[in-house]
Amino acid sequence: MVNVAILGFGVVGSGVAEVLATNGEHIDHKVEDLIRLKYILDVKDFPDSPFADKVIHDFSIIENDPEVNIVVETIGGARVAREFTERALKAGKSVVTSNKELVAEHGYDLLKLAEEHGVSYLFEASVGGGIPIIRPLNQCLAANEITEICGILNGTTNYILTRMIRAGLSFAAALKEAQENGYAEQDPTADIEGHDACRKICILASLAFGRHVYPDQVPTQGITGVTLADVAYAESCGKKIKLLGRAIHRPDGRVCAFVAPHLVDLEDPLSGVEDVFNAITVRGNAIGDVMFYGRGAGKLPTASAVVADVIDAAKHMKTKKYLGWGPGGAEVAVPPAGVESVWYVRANAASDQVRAAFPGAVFLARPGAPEGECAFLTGTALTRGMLDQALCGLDCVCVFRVLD
Ligand SMILES: NC(=O)C1=CN([C@@H]2O[C@H](COP(=O)(O)OP(=O)(O)OC[C@H]3O[C@@H](n4cnc5c(N)ncnc54)[C@H](OP(=O)(O)O)[C@@H]3O)[C@@H](O)[C@H]2O)C=CC1
Ligand SMILES: N[C@@H](CC=O)C(=O)O
Repeated sequence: MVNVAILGFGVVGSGVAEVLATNGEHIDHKVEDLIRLKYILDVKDFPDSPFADKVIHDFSIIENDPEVNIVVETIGGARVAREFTERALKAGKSVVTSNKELVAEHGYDLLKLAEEHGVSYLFEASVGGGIPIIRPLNQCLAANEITEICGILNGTTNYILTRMIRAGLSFAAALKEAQENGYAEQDPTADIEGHDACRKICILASLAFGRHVYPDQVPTQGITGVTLADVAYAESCGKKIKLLGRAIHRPDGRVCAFVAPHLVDLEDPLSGVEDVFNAITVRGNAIGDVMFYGRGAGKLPTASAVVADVIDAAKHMKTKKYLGWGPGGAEVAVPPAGVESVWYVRANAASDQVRAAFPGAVFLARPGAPEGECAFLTGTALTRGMLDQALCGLDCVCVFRVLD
């Protein structure tokens, strides 16, 4: 018998309980053992839940129960979740989590701690919700030198952008829907300002390139600066605006990772990724480009990935498969200053002024554009420094990279 305790009975935690109950027979068959949910730790009681009898409030009951083999951490955040994770690992229990903040901030230390205590620390659900990406990156693509990862990594912002474009919803109304669907973080600032996507690209970069990349090493811009005017200009040139997380492995071994809205060509499969769906493209030197696609957030899709890790941990109680990467450091990551792109620019400027600064500019039009508004693509690929130099003297409102 394998006993499981869930920490945090919110969107994901309750989904994990539901999947374990609904698919119990199938899961037991896979593991060739009985997986049983023994405890649910939360700050609240859930008297109307079918799992009400499992709810406790004291973590030390789980910590000190030798029958608990696997702890599922779905509390979120990097404080109490970190404390409980460390205590569980030290008590010889494997930990499975969907908590990308914790993995992005402390993954290296927690993976080391797990190894020291002969247990697993697994986090498939921390990136891409229900999409299998951590295990494929670590195992199926292991033969490759990974050169670049690029993806739509946040379901909430992709949902917001889709609803704004397709249904003409306001930003606030679209965000409210995302929250009601259980997609958003407790503090949705993490979604809309790009921090959530930043944490996810850190995890992918650490795993793919072998050294811990920390969120504060990744310049991050969210979607609050994206307006319907930009959406219309993008559409006019056959593109869509998507929030992308990118990580590039440079020839000198350093990692250049960043998060920002991009204009993506309609021919690029990333442009067709709508609603809560995420997609991640990985470029390897043997496989070329491979793309992972699916629901990036939500109760059951995320629980699907968490329970897959529970099954993996249960199947490897005796023979551990360690997952990990090397320590971080200032030398690991560099900002994207040297990455050249064509840029989309919206400015309050006359077209002559723009033409003088950007001789190859491709001008864009949208219905109802106010007098004096000018939007264009730079035509040639420039670094951010070169762009800023050329923009000097222009009243620039916003700039986004165009994905090449
Ligand atoms: N929602 C999603 O689609 C996805 C979420 N994730 C990640 O999964 C994690 C959980 O997310 P989600 O389920 O949405 O979050 P929720 O806020 O829905 O669930 C967290 C639960 O933990 C409870 N909790 C808070 N503090 C404690 C504590 N000290 N002890 C016990 N329980 C506590 C919360 O109670 P209270 O509400 O009273 O604070 C709440 O019931 C996060 O790290 C999130 O980033 C990952 C992928 C997708
Ligand atoms: N808030 C996150 C949840 C999943 O990771 C998102 O919207 O992607």
